[in-house]
Amino acid sequence: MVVERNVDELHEVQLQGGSDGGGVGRYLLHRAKPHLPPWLGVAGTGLAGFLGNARWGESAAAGVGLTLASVALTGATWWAGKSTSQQRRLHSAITVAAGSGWLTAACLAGPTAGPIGDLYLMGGPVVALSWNVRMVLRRNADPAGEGSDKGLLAKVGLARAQVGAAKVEPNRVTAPLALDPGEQTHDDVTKSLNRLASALDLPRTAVRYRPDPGSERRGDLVIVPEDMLAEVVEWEGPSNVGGSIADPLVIGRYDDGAPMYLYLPGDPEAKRNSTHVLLAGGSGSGKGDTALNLQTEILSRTDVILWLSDPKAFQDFRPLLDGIDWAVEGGTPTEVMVEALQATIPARTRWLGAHRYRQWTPACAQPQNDAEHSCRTDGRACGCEGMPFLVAWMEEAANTLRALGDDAFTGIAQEARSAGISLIVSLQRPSYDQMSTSTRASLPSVIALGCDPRDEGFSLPESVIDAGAHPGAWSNRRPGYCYLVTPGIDEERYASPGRTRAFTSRAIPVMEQLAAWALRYGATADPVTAGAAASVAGNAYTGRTRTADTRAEGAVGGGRLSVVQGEDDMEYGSRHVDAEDVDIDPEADLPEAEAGDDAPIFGQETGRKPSPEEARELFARALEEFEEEGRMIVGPKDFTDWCDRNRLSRPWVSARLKEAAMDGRLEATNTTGRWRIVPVLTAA
Ligand SMILES: Nc1ncnc2c1ncn2[C@@H]1O[C@H](COP(=O)(O)OP(=O)(O)OP(=O)(O)O)[C@@H](O)[C@H]1O
Repeated sequence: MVVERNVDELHEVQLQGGSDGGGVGRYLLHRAKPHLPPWLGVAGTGLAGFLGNARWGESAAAGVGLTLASVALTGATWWAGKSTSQQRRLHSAITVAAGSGWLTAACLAGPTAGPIGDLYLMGGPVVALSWNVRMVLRRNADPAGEGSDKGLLAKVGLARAQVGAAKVEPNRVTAPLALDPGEQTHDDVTKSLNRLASALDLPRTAVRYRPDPGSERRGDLVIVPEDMLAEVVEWEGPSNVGGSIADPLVIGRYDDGAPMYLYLPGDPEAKRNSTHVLLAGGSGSGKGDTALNLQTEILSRTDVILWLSDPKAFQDFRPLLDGIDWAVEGGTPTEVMVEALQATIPARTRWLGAHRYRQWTPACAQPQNDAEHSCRTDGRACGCEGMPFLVAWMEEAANTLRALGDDAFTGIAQEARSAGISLIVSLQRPSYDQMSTSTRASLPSVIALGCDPRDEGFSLPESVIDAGAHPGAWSNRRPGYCYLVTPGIDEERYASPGRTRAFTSRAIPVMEQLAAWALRYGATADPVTAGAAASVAGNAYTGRTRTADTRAEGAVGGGRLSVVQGEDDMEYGSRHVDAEDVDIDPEADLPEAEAGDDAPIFGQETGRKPSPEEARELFARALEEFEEEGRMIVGPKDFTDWCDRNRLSRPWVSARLKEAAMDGRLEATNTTGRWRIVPVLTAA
């Protein structure tokens, strides 16, 4: 077996070899021993000069032979040095040329003839010493083991950077890097990370850089050679059933096996801000499963309610619907939810203020039996019902956000944080044409899944990309791989990839069980939140506050879109989440489809044009019908069929809508031509 030794080991072996014994002389000999060979070479050459001269001094043929041998030896040395450094090759060749040249001259003319003796006395020691110097430098030039890394760094354009002692853990090497002062910066390192990965024959995401925030020329190079995430890990259940939403939510694992934590409500003591989350990933990047990881975590906590808007008709989330407080599809129902959300923000903030909470904490969700958090003026505990945290989830939110407008969204996002609300927004294509810069900036946390390389800059902050994060390298080839940037997590983790857990068909019954569990043991909306939501959404929300009985009933009715409401046994889900989007399909026969078996809606065909008074009455009734339906946002398009039936024109309806807004029956929304019905039927 060939044992490779590094320079230090060789030196030590040379030092030890056959020199055991005591005394100063011996010690000196011991230290000098590694440096003797060049001197022995010089002495040997001198001796060979004497002997050679005695034998070939008179021979012309020997002169030719010796000269040729000397040239051949020098050439051979040059050739043999091909694989060593340029410097070493030259040094060897010069040494051999000088030695063999002198030997030839000494053999032919005599070692003491003319200048030959002097050349020997001067040149010999110089050559021997030059090799000694070389040896000393080779041992001492790079005390921190930089030598071996120098070539690599030079290759990737970081020559003169120095690598300190590396920390080696299983599957992770962390090496402190000191850049060339005044010449190199963090930028030079981040730009060379892909070349470094190439030099090391590793994927681009395996090499990262952690700049030292306190210095422009120091940082850590982190190399994770083996992709520990390649193995698919299936979801087996939530991490902490019955815990609080303030406890960490586990959405997957990092490449060193550590859990990926995400916190939604903040905790000032832990130096964590309350946060909103962008879930960004291209098609097939595993966004659906990632959402399930997070939603199952949320639903397994007892002090939070979840509102979900999903234009994809709950394709991914159906098994969880029973546990979700309010779930709506896209179009009008989503518009209603967003309006309701806007109404809950000031109401919840007021409640928190009145109970002397500076921000939402788990204690807010409990009955308010602490005099310190009383809304009474007499200093006694108020006993108010607690207020659970609220997560408002907007799936495939690009359209919703566009309709809402930047200012509105930014406002909601800003205020929601202090109202105990987290927004989670998922985007199919994380890019600027889907979401504006200011909206993007309102979402401080991001779960960045694989995406188009051009969209990386949208998903992740520049500093994280510079540190080596590249979701674009995964695209849709590594589903579930993600970077997580969020407050409360060590920033060093931001550029470390993780992977969420996969949801297979085996997960469905567990999700259904979880939904049933959440229905029974999870939080329900508090009166403040429910009241504010109902004040906007009317029937679309009212009554969803569940009683113990209906919770249990809902629990056995798994698979339904929503809970059974009280005694009239009315299924809300099938009504207010209808997949109707009047914006898209004005031809849809809304009223009749919605009415089911029940009697006429919006008046019947009269066969004649109604009188102006009749028309106004019909219009008022139509608004009532909409309100009963829970279709709380309307525009002229919603009246298309109604106009046909009643022989009234769309412009006439537009005028009535404006009138109704002046009367306070409607309120303008952020979208032109869309009006929100102010509930009167349920307000009592
Ligand atoms: N964490 C994961 N580990 C392993 N496989 C996963 C993981 N997440 C998702 N997958 C698989 O990747 C594929 C795509 O996932 P998914 O449908 O969730 O992507 P998506 O981003 O929601 O796509 P789309 O937006 O097109 O619906 C699925 O077959 C899914 O099972």
